[in-house]
Amino acid sequence: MDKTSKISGFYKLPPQERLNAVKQYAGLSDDEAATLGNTGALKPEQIDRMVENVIGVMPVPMGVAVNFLINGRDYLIPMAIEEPSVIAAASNAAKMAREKGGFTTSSTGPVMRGLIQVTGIKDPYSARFSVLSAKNNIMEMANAVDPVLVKFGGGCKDVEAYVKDTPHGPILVVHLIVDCRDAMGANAVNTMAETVGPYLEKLTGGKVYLRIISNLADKRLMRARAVFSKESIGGDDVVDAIIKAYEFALVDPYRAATHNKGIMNGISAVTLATGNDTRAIEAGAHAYASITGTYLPLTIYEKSAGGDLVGTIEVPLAVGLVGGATASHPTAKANVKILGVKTASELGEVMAAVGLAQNFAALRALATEGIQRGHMQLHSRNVAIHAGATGDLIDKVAEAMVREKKVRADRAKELLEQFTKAH
Ligand SMILES: CC(C)(COP(=O)([O-])OP(=O)([O-])OC[C@H]1O[C@@H](n2cnc3c(N)ncnc32)[C@H](O)[C@@H]1OP(=O)([O-])[O-])[C@@H](O)C(=O)NCCC(=O)NCCSC(=O)C[C@@](C)(O)CC(=O)[O-]
Ligand SMILES: NC(=O)C1=CN([C@@H]2O[C@H](COP(=O)(O)OP(=O)(O)OC[C@H]3O[C@@H](n4cnc5c(N)ncnc54)[C@H](OP(=O)(O)O)[C@@H]3O)[C@@H](O)[C@H]2O)C=CC1
Repeated sequence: MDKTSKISGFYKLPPQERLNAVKQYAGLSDDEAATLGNTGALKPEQIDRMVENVIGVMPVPMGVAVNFLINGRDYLIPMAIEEPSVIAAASNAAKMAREKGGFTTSSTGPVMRGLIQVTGIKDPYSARFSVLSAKNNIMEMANAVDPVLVKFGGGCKDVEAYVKDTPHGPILVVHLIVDCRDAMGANAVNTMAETVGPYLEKLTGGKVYLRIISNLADKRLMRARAVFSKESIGGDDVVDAIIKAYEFALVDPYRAATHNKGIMNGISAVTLATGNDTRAIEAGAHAYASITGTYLPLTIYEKSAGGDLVGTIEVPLAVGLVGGATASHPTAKANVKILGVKTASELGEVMAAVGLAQNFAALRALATEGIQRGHMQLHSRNVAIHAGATGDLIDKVAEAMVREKKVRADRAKELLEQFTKAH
């Protein structure tokens, strides 16, 4: 019989039976199936409630970046990431930043926008005024559905409205401005947006379609700043080289995308480690990077009066400490405890500092010796494992490749053969 992916009622099976079905379908060996089915710190019934059609887990390495001094306080930074050299680089940058007092941070507050799309309005500009006049009613209706958020000092705080042209005529986009306190806020904001939809139809005579949070969280900005003394980073030339590296990203979106990817190496790793929504964070960061109409770097580098390097970052980070997986994932909870953050804004500010550190380390390497020594040195162990090395041979093959400056799969295989024969 031909195999088919059309499996009605798959979701009704227990995880082990789903895994067995997939094992058969894909011809997985017992070992391969076991890597999926071994759920580690999570109980099968826990993950089965987190997402749908669960068959197992995809474990990602968890490391801790050290040396972070932020607003005069020490932090250990849990990072979940599959890429080598990221955690080393963050620790390296944080060590250099410490000399001048580490990172200082601030933020705008945990405020998100909920969007309501109203279509088919004859007089959209007049409808906009009707909506703005009814602002208090709209806020009251929105807040009535989340008394818990209001109790914590959050809730809908303002209403904005914009007329936009579309290929099918003008639409009115109503924004609910919601203080989400310690929640990321998507569920809270979406519930509010759906609640006020019918009232907006009545007010405007239009038809409401989408009611959804915006991930362009431009009212939830996190800022971090650090001074890197010229002595600690390698002298005047290195300061100048890093500023030139930044200016490259400033004028060329092809470079800016990679510059920002480096920032997100750190930010996404903390996002994942704390059970936050990595897609929301990535979408927000890249949308904010192009908010002027040009895709720009999220960091800025300048030279201080004394000739030191000053780095700053401003990035929207919609992260929470309650809600989503932050509350239900035991590893995420342990990681938040390691961080010791008490509010969602503090978490966001720490993440901005990590993003700046990550970017600084990468630029320093790129603008001086190149990225490959540090990165490939750490990546070499993966290459050795991929070539089949086990036990002591992993480090032996990796070290030989680094010495020869040939961190490649073919060389790893050759070296492995040589070392195995010599045994
Ligand atoms: C890799 C390093 C840190 C080596 O740097 P190094 O100069 O050889 O390090 P060091 O021996 O002088 O050590 C300095 C500190 O770095 C840390 N450190 C040093 N080694 C380790 C290690 N093995 N494991 C954990 N931590 C390590 C550690 O904190 C240490 O302090 P100590 O413990 O000695 O007091 C440096 O070369 C570096 O920062 N490179 C940048 C690497 C990087 O950015 N990787 C990201 C992946 S590449 C990418 O995806 C982004 C990119 C590059 O495309 C972005 C862009 O283009 O902008
Ligand atoms: N576009 C996007 O980004 C989208 C993301 N998502 C997902 O939404 C989830 C996040 O939604 P979110 O609203 O944060 O999650 P939750 O709805 O799970 O949590 C928020 C709720 O927690 C309660 N709460 C308790 N204590 C606090 C506190 N100190 N501060 C704030 N709220 C508190 C509030 O009220 P109460 O107890 O009454 O609930 C609040 O509404 C994530 O899983 C995300 O992936 C979903 C849709 C779209």
